[in-house]
Amino acid sequence: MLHNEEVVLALRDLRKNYGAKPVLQGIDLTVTRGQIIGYIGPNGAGKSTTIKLLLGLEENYQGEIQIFGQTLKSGDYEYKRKIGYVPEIAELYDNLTAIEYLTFTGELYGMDPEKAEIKAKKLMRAFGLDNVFYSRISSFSKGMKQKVMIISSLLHDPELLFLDEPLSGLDANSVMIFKEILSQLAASGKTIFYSSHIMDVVEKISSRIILLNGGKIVADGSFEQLKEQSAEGSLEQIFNQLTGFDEFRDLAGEFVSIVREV
Ligand SMILES: Nc1ncnc2c1ncn2[C@@H]1O[C@H](COP(=O)(O)OP(=O)(O)OP(=O)(O)O)[C@@H](O)[C@H]1O
Repeated sequence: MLHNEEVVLALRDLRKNYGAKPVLQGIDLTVTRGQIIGYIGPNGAGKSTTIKLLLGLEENYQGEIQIFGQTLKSGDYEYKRKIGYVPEIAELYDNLTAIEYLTFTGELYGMDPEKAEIKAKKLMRAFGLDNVFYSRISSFSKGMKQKVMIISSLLHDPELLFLDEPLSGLDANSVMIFKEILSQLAASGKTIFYSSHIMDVVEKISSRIILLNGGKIVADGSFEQLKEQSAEGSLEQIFNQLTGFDEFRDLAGEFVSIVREV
């Protein structure tokens, strides 16, 4: 399909330091329309930092970021109307009702409030939240809050979606629905940047997997391509091999023996 060739995101030698500490050490990446990128790596690898730079939430970087063909400049907000984001840690306005919150975020993305409310209700209904339109978010379970976050990221029909550990708290049925939503969105030409530690889900949904380690890309390809390059079978095993991690039993044993000390 033609739309697969359209470049949505391009990073050129992206570097970011926090103080003296290099966190991103030269990321080169071109993402085309309709791809689901599984962006994975150990804790502290730089995944959230990358996403924050792309969203303009962090500045002072070296290199170049292009989104929708435009080089990102500070103070540039227009491109954000075409972006949806589910952050790793949800900071919802707990005192608002779900509908108040969703209408408010819809308005921030430039939607008419009435249209935002009607659409939010439809999406809540479709996600099993029909009875809590007017309940305060503070009364919601973790999974219900996560569903509200997912709806708020999609309400304005974004072209590019950033998901940072989006499944947290979702039950097994909701995970199945959400995985299907992602593949249908990608099939309709949306681009998805998916960061998670749940390897079996990443393995199944991603059209391309990018493994970051110590601020550098150490693997880039479809799951089948990564499997060909590796002696290992599952993405979890490939991850452990490429990040040089083979001592989980020893570490667990040490941990348990310390726990059992009196
Ligand atoms: N605001 C900050 N100030 C200083 N250091 C930071 C800041 N944000 C992130 N870091 C450091 O940058 C490194 C990368 O962090 P980042 O959150 O991008 O990792 P991650 O790959 O998303 O990890 P995780 O899987 O744990 O979410 C870490 O060493 C972290 O301590």
